[in-house]
Amino acid sequence: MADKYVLAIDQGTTSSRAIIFDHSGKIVSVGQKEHEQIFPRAGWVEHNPVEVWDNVRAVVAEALSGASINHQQIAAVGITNQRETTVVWDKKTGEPVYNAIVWQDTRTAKIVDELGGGDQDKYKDRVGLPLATYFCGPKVKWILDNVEGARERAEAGDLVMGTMDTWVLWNMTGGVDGGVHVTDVTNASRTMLMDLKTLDWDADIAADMTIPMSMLPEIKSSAEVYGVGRSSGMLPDVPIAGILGDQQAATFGQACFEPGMAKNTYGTGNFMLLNTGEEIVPSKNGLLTTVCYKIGDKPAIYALEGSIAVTGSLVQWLRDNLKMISSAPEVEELAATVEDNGGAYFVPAFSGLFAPYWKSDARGALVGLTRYVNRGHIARAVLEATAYQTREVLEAMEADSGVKLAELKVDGGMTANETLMQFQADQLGVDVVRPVVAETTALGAAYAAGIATGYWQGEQDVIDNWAEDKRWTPKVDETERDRLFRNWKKAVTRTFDWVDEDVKE
Ligand SMILES: Nc1ncnc2c1ncn2[C@@H]1O[C@H](COP(=O)(O)OP(=O)(O)O)[C@@H](O)[C@H]1O
Ligand SMILES: O=P(O)(O)OC[C@H](O)CO
Repeated sequence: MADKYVLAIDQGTTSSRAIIFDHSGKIVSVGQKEHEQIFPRAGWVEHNPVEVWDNVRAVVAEALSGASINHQQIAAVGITNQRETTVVWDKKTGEPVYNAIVWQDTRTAKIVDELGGGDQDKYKDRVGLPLATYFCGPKVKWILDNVEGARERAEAGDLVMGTMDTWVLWNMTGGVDGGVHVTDVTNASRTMLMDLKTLDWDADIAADMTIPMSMLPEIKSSAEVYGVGRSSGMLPDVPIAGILGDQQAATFGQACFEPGMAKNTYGTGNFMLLNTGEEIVPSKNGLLTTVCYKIGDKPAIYALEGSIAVTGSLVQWLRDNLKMISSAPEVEELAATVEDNGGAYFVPAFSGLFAPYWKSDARGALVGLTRYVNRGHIARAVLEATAYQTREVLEAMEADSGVKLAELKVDGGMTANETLMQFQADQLGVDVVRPVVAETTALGAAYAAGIATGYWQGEQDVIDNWAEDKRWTPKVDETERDRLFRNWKKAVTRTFDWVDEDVKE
């Protein structure tokens, strides 16, 4: 199918991308556009869903025109997305009732505490998740409780909810004129509303969160034809046939098809997933159990996941809030002006701490400061924070699974930072390996869509197309590696119990 391509839409936290791949899995064309990060108050993070949908259309047009490809040459479309970010909209008007509440947002801390009644693991045996602000259910409840008239409209059947895959798919397939209201099992597994065994909504949990079942999208596999592009759109009648939460998509794109294979994505946040096959492995060390992917009628494949809220977004904060750099890549030049962190440790608990701590009342801390510390040391501490948090997750992953990783496959925007990648290998004591196509998130969604429509035959195509770009090998001894990590662990304790009970946002 030389003249045919697959288009992937990657609706991420920082930006939306459209990437066109050829049959060998190589990138033919890219469109990318950042959207506004909205911070109404401390701990609150929102996106404008209409801006995001407008940007998705703009980047699809950019990718098509960039390669002089027309829609007839697109065999299939795959969608991958920032997970847990939640939209509620009116299905008759297509208008959101509120901004999208982003996965980093912590406004639902009180709702989460009330739901758990002191038991953070109340739903964990069914949904694989601890009660935390990270997940969709409490965000939907917050909107119904706090947006004037929303609960009445929801109970009348006028409002629907969705993660960003569902919002994009609904608009692509017609919106108010017959848009498809669907999500896939990986995104549903991030809502705290889907039972991991039945792969269906759990009505009891939805009732606890006072969410009408009529709001919830239909749950489908990660690879099947959900619908076709609307006739008035840029991809008329093109099958949309792959949906995966972005971290699951990256796992698929990295060809992690066997139990024990893992990848770590360095994006706005960091997300390490370990394939556990058809086994649902509960975590005892602060990790999540989630659906990794489900290809059509095949059995669901599960994963253990370590989610870290703030990694690349700490670099954005250095750029946008402190104005210490003018672009993300500049952080590497600044870090290179010094040999080490000068004793400074930056724990970016901006959204509380996710894995392995799950402390929503933690807040960020920069510690170990003396007059010796300069901008270079802080830039290095910013990068090191990503590596230390990743080591904490890997240690939890190995304890839960009994798997000792021989190497770690990496991807995402931060992997362009060679200083960080070397420090990461130093901290883990294993090789860190980056593939040629670092856009593995979009690649995974493209493969799911391509497999569902016969453009590709199956996982073997993914394996055959995977190629190593660069490998970093540890260069420091265990003593030095562990000294730095001990200081990090001490720094983490300085972020605990920061938000007082009675002043939670
Ligand atoms: N050279 C770099 N060094 C450090 N961080 C970087 C670099 N390039 C990009 N980033 C960070 O990576 C993130 C973007 O990565 P990406 O995978 O596109 O994220 P997402 O999928 O979450 O939108 C941003 O938070 C940005 O600050
Ligand atoms: O947008 P990303 O790539 O940072 O991914 C965000 C995750 O899906 C949050 O769970």
